[in-house]
Amino acid sequence: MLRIAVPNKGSLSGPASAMLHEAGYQMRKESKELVLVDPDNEVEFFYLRPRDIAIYVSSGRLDIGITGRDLLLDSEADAEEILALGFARSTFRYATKPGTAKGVGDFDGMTIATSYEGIVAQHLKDSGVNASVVHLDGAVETAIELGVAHVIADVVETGTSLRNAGLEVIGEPIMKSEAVVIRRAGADAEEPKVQQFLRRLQGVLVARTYVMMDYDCRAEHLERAVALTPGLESPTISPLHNEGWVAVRAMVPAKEAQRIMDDLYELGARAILTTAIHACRL
Ligand SMILES: Nc1ncnc2c1ncn2[C@@H]1O[C@H](COP(=O)(O)OP(=O)(O)OP(=O)(O)O)[C@@H](O)[C@H]1O
Ligand SMILES: O=P(O)(O)OC[C@H]1O[C@H](OP(=O)(O)OP(=O)(O)O)[C@H](O)[C@@H]1O
Ligand SMILES: [Mg+2]
Repeated sequence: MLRIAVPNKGSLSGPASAMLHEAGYQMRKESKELVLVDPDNEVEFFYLRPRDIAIYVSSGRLDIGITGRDLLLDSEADAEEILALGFARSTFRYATKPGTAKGVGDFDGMTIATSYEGIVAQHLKDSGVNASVVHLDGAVETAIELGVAHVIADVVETGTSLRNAGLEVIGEPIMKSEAVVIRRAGADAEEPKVQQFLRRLQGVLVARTYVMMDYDCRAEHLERAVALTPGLESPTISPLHNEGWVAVRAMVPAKEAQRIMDDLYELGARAILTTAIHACRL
């Protein structure tokens, strides 16, 4: 059985379970369940704190896990990212009250509050800055107002939390994060069960980002139409009963579907349809 760590709480938990469910795996019914065996798919899910997942995976007791790229880096665990999952996207940034500092170079002698001490300590070291780091579990934005720190380093998604605390970002993002699948560093990359799990998740990612497009067009416009819808490999072309017309079928990025439909229509294509892809293996 493949042993998989899944986040049990926080921003990663809901979307991770939703993606696994879409990939055909059983998910727990109760938020108190700690372990779930899915015998049909030969996997065992362990619901763990997101911050602990890299540690379990690096120990080799669990084969793979879903966590945040920032949490993986912060843990300094001997684990590596093998697939980015596109949710829980955020940046990790410094912020202060306006007028405190212009750049990271001004942090010398200051105190920085964060829940991600590993990332911050490494970044300060790389930047040649001598500042002290204080660990807080959450609500880090309040640390400056309450006099615990001069600067914070925290996850930023929309920037609302920073704005509400009257803080402004300093410097470039320290890193960009999203949910990722991890495994122990140097583990067997070809392990068939792991490969099958990754293919299932990749299938969900593709199904979420692509739609299937079908349309009819005159044969003389085919080359220009195919340039608009090249598909992943190459589009399927079938003859129509009406001579001089062909039917075309290709996957297109969902975000571009409406623009492509407009361009195809301009070209004289008709009966242009898009349909959702529910699952796929590329
Ligand atoms: N507002 C957010 N938007 C997107 N991703 C976020 C957000 N807050 C945290 N994350 C991501 O979630 C992961 C942290 O998960 P964790 O469960 O430890 O914290 P959390 O989601 O803030 O939950 P909580 O603070 O309620 O425990 C990190 O990868 C982080 O980048
Ligand atoms: O840029 P935003 O869209 O405001 O999102 C970022 C905020 O979201 C998370 O906080 P969370 O709500 O998880 O609380 P926490 O600080 O206690 O972790 C994160 O720690 C930031 O505070
Ligand atoms: Mg949080």
